[in-house]
Amino acid sequence: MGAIGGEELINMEKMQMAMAREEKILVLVRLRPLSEKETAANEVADWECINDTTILYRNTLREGSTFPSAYTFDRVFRGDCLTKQVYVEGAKEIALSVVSGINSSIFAYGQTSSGKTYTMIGITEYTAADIFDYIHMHEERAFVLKFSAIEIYNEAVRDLLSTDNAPLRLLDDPEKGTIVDKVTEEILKDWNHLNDLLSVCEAQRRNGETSLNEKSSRSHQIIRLTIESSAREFLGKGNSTTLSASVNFVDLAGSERASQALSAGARLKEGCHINRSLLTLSTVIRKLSKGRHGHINYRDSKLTRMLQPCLGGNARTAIICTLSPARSHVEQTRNTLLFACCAKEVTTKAQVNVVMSDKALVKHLQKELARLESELRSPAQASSTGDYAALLRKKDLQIQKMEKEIRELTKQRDLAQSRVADLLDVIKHDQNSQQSTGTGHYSNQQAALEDEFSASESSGLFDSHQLDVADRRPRYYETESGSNAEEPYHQLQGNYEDDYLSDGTSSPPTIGKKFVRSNSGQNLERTADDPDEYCKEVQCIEMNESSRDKNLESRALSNDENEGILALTVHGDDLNGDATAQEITSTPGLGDRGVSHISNGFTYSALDLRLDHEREALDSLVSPYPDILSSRAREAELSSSSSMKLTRSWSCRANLVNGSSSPCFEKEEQIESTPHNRLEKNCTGRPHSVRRKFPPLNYGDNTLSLSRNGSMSSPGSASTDDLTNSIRTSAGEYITGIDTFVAGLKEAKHQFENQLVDGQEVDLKSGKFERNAKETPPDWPLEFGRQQRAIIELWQTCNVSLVHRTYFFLLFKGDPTDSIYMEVEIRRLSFLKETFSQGNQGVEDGQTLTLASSMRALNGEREMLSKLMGKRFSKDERNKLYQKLGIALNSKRRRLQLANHLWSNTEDMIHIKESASIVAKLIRFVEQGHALKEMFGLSFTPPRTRRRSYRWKNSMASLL
Ligand SMILES: Nc1ncnc2c1ncn2[C@@H]1O[C@H](COP(=O)(O)OP(=O)(O)OP(=O)(O)O)[C@@H](O)[C@H]1O
Repeated sequence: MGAIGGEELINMEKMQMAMAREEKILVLVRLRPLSEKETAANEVADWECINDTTILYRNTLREGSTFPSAYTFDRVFRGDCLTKQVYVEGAKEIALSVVSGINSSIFAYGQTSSGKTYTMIGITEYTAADIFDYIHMHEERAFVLKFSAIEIYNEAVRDLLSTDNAPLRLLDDPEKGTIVDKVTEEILKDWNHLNDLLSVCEAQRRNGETSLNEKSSRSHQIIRLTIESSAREFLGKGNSTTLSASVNFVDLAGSERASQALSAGARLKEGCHINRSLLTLSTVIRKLSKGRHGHINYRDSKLTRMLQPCLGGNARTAIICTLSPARSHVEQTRNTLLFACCAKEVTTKAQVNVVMSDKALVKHLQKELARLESELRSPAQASSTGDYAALLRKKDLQIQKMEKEIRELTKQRDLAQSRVADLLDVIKHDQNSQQSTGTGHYSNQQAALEDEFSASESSGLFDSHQLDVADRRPRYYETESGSNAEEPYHQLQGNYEDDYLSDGTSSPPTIGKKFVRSNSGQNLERTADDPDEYCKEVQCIEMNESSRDKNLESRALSNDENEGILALTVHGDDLNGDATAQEITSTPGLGDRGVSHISNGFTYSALDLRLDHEREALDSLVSPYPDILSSRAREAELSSSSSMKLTRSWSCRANLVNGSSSPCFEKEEQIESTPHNRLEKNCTGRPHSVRRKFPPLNYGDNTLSLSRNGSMSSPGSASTDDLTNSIRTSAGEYITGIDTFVAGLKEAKHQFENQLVDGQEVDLKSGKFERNAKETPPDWPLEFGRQQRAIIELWQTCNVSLVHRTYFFLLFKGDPTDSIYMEVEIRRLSFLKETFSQGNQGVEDGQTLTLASSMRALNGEREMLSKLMGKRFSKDERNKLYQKLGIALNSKRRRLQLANHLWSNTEDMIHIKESASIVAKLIRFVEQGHALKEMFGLSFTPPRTRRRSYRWKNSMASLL
């Protein structure tokens, strides 16, 4: 007997713990070749191993598809495989676990003559050989080898090695002792000894060849090898620890049905026992395959009683299912495979079996006691373990949160990329238009924009915001008035809202809110007028540590919160633009945050850096645009830099509250004259809040500008405040109030009349008038239709504001009193068209106006209208419109598509009416027909006086 102790004991324990884990039974399938007998009988082999794990039934036509044709197992072996291969590639690893103190079992299951015995004899011999090799190689250890061979026949257990063939008595509890006690008391030195024993067993079988073989096919045989091993150095010292494990080789009786094999009398009884054993084995396996719930009936048969430790217990187990390939055995083969499938699911839990001597056990227990006492003495250690667990959980949560944010940011970045692509398309389009009108400013700028975008896109962790300030801003500030520094921003903004505010089903993620930074500077009056609308627009981003949590929660700040932050952010009265740029450039970068987190551990830090990367990548994508889009918003950002650190916050109100006294805004007043803005340019001397929405009516140096000093408010305009205010949204930059519209209209008419007074006439056919205005044309309805169509065409050609078109279209519907307004509209539009067609720039108050700039302004207006769709139309209404126009309901830019559709077809009056109606609803212009005109002072009886007639007629000439 050997013994182990000390370090070896510890190793054993470790090994025991490591091995005490569940594993599935290894299921191998061995297909034998057709026997000579079968070949002679012209049997067909229907089964084929198509690879190392799958066996296939090839004759599926015969049985239809009621059974699976392919079965997969841990390993399948073809008919020409040698048993050595089955052993080496299948059973060996499990069989030899026994030398490590782990019980193991190798079963052979299959119908009669399928090759169970043929396989198991080989497996047993190879295992025994390897065990003896192992024993010879480990002379430092002492081994005891026990060998037994039994047979279970008709529920009787018989010792196959006994000469008298006397049945053995089974112990009640097979776990507690050996079933047979043919024990070799001495350490086996060589392979020959065991071989002799195996030979005896085999000889017994061969001696009674006929009877034994016939019987063997009806009995279960179990050969068991038990190995005990101890370290020699501890032998006889009383503190030995011994490994003891057994390997069982189980050759089961044929699994065919009793009805097929046996019929009556002794044979029936025999069959019943066989089937009882096998049935119990199958039941045990099936129950085990579904988990160890409930009672497992091991004791229902001697076979299962003996094999209990091997089935779902402390043993590693392999089952070799042997199959005949013959077509005539297909049913038995399938049954075997079904058994194999169940066996695949059975798990066992093997562990190293250590038998300790009393001394070793005492030593072990003392050690364990010491360990427990030590733990009790230092409770702090235990509690700190708890703290660490809590800390870990907390960090895990933080990591999850940050990963979520990264995902969100990534999504937004992708969205921004898509928007950028769209934006560049628009710019290209404008560039083309610009080139066609002979101006080259924009193309240069656009090229610069694209270059810078590419650079920032590839900048990775680079803080592109700093670059924005230092490098880009001056360039755009120097932009000539021919470029629209704001329009791309609006485009971006509009799209974003279309995506995130659509239908109220999703809200814009926090980072996206920076896109909602609105054209603040230009809307000072409007945001002040409509705080509700403003509240919807104002969103802030807190990029510094203190407020990042707000971002993480995608929380929109309340109005009050905004104000607090904005006061901090935008206050910059004592800063001029340059100083601001300097401040921003020296603002602590994102890297500072990364460093602060490194101390929190690698994972956290890595995540934080990754997040920064995502943010910066996103910033680099969008940063060029705010620069060119909203100089005023940029100013606000710049002026806040001294106090904001990494806080970025944009707001309409920010500019409203602080901007008026800031030099930044003074500077901005100088750069406001973008083409788009020129469309909305104030008439000089008028209140700032009242802006004209007419395309400029400046006809060059030699013509009379219809943009005039002085008030143009009509008597009715005061009563239109509500209506006017109703469209003063943050998007209202592009939306003309009705009072502004009416004022401009009256002014145009007034100038027109004055020119008529001067005796000028215009030839309408050549863009000039030549008609006596004192009379409404006799064919006025026809004439009205003609003029209306002409005006609609001209609106389209000159990129006239859709809001203007809508007002005009809805106010002037053919009343005889409309004639003068129709004529004025035709006149000014004709002139504008002519100007554009000659590639000339219109001039208004020293600002240029081109076809391209008016197009950009119109695009901007469409964007703004698209924004209003979510506010003015219900989801159902919108969906109906989308469907009507063939716009996909899931299209991300469906609102913009709808806005682009408005007023697009000048020849379809139904389309025009619908467009006018939609725009009217968007801008809350309720058509009230004549009453509305009366209210605005537009409806009046045409003056029939000579004076008016004279004025009308003569003023035409002044426009020639
Ligand atoms: N893989 C094989 N290659 C060649 N011959 C085989 C193979 N498997 C089995 N045989 C032959 O098939 C016959 C039946 O095999 P074996 O006795 O092992 O079947 P068995 O399943 O043990 O039958 P039983 O249940 O009646 O004991 C034997 O003659 C054997 O030599």
